[in-house]
Amino acid sequence: MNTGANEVPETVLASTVAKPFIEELRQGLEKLDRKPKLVGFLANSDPAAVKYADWTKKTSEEIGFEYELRTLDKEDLEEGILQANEDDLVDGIMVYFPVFGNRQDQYLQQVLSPQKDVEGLSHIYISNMYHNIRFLDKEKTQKSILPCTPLAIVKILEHLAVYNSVLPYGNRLYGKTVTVINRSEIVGRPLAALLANDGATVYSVDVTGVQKFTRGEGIKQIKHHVADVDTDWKEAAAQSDVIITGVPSPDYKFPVELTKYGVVCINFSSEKNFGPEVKEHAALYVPSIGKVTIAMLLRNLLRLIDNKKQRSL
Ligand SMILES: NC(=O)C1=CN([C@@H]2O[C@H](COP(=O)(O)OP(=O)(O)OC[C@H]3O[C@@H](n4cnc5c(N)ncnc54)[C@H](O)[C@@H]3O)[C@@H](O)[C@H]2O)C=CC1
Ligand SMILES: Nc1nc(=O)c2c([nH]1)NC[C@@H]1CN(c3ccc(C(=O)N[C@@H](CCC(=O)O)C(=O)O)cc3)C=[N+]21
Repeated sequence: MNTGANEVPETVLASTVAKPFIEELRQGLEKLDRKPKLVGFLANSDPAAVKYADWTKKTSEEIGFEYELRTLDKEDLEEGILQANEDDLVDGIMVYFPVFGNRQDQYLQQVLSPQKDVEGLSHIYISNMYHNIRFLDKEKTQKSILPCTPLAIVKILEHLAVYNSVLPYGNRLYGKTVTVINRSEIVGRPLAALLANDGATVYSVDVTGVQKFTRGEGIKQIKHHVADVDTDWKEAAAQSDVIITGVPSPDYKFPVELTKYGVVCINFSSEKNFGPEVKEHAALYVPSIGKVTIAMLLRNLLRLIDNKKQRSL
């Protein structure tokens, strides 16, 4: 814990945030009669993907899940996914991206059965998230799955009390302004939508420009909408209470001197997007989030198993 003013900012580690979720996962496993099995498909040599795959395996096995990494050629990936979709011994599947690095990757993501999609990137889940729909069925017995990296960031913001628990559930980011530097389909865009659905004003920045995600003035709408805005990303950053970065480049450093003192900084890139000067401005700094992402991945896996049980009742 931070005791003196000299120690600002508090660096918050993903392992600290992940801890209660890992405990919850262990308890969830005790209620099952077998070890759930997660299969990861690796069809590239991207070092970040290889490292992440090794590390998903280690963490899954430590907690008590079974994990199998299937390494194969790009050309065999679709067939491999289809086979795992049909295999009753496989509970969850994930594919490490990028594979082709273009729209074919989005196609491959949709080949994966939604019933086994631990990352929550299937069209049905993303669509439910964009429309703020929480359940898969009318009876509300099967929960929709949220994309695991955006969900991990939400859990981190809850841990940091950026989510104001005095406000009603669903509006807990009302009054907060967030800048997200990344608008990929797997993290940045769904993240902006999720935070805006919870009441925040979100500036989503990528190489092409800035978009603003909100629920309108006074958060009157039930789901977010998106507008292209002229706001310069630097202006957005200056107004923000939270800066979230995901730039996959070792040379990129977010210019933290643009921000307000007391800002909250979170980096989800595998590269360090904040330099040491983050300490001059931030109140709270989260240098990486991977451990929380994996906890959410496995949480989604238990949820998929539960949804399957609900369907068979
Ligand atoms: N910690 C975790 O759980 C996860 C981490 N990652 C990591 O996050 C990073 C990003 O991954 P993806 O979103 O898949 O990458 P991507 O390459 O699909 O997207 C990068 C995004 O950053 C934007 N961008 C790049 N340079 C920029 C700049 N100078 N200014 C503003 N925007 C810029 C791009 O326009 C794009 O929107 C990678 O390092 C990846 O390894 C990805 C998934 C999960
Ligand atoms: N379908 C798919 N989903 C992904 O989530 C995905 C992917 N493909 N392809 C590869 C990238 C890479 N990635 C990272 C995860 C955690 C850290 C991270 O935060 N690592 C920590 C901890 C590392 C450790 O403790 O060993 C760190 O770098 O400090 C980085 C990168 C997810 N990816």
